[in-house]
Amino acid sequence: MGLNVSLIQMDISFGDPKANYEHLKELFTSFEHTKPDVVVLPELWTTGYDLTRLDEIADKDGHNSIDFLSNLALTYNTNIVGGSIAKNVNNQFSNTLLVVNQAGKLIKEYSKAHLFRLMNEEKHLIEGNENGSFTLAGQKSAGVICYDIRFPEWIRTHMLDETKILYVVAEWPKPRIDHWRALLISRAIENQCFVIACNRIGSDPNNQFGGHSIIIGPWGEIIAEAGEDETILQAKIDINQVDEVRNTIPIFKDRRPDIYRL
Ligand SMILES: O=C(O)CCC(=O)C(=O)O
Repeated sequence: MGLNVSLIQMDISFGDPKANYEHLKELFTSFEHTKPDVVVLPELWTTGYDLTRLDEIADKDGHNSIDFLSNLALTYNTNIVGGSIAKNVNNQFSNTLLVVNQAGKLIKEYSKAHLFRLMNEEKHLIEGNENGSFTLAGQKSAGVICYDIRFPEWIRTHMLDETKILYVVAEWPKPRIDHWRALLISRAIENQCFVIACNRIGSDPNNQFGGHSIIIGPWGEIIAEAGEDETILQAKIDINQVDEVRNTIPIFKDRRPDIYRL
């Protein structure tokens, strides 16, 4: 089973949702010809990390972004792992991943479980307590956000029910891009799954972001990797490889949760 995935590694205007909607709309026009099965966006792509102005710029109940992504999904007949947005529910703000299917229906929302203190998230956002599991394009999948990948036990939690694809959406800073690559490759090898990870490029007043969006196979091999420019990273992945790897080294059968400490 082949799946065409496209990652939009984009720059993001700081605190300017209108500009970011326009920019993304423009980037999507490249899909008039390529017809991906799944398109993936980065973290907080509507606002960037403008956390001190969330009361003005966070999306009320996510309505604008959900409508926007739903229209894109219908126009381009594609599934969208819609990165994350700053969502405002009764003036409480979350960093929330949106997944919209080909029919334009919102099928999953996941709010970042691990807030990143180095970028003050815990001062402005509430953390999510639900998992990021969903089925998209017929595949058991999970979606997590940026710092979440530093918590292998959280990723493993998603993998225990035969999940085959891990989507990661991020605004990962350039100075730690080596961590980004190493962590993602490790999550792919230890869970024997595809890792499809979309980062942003560019900078905001506090950080420079590192790009290097990446598609990794269940054996840990890099299938495609972007550099530091704005780009759309594309690859066709063969989902059957997950079962092949899991049959070769059956780590899910060999686990010893009876002796592990959580
Ligand atoms: O863990 C890191 O080094 C980066 C995490 C991050 O930038 C985020 O969660 O937004």
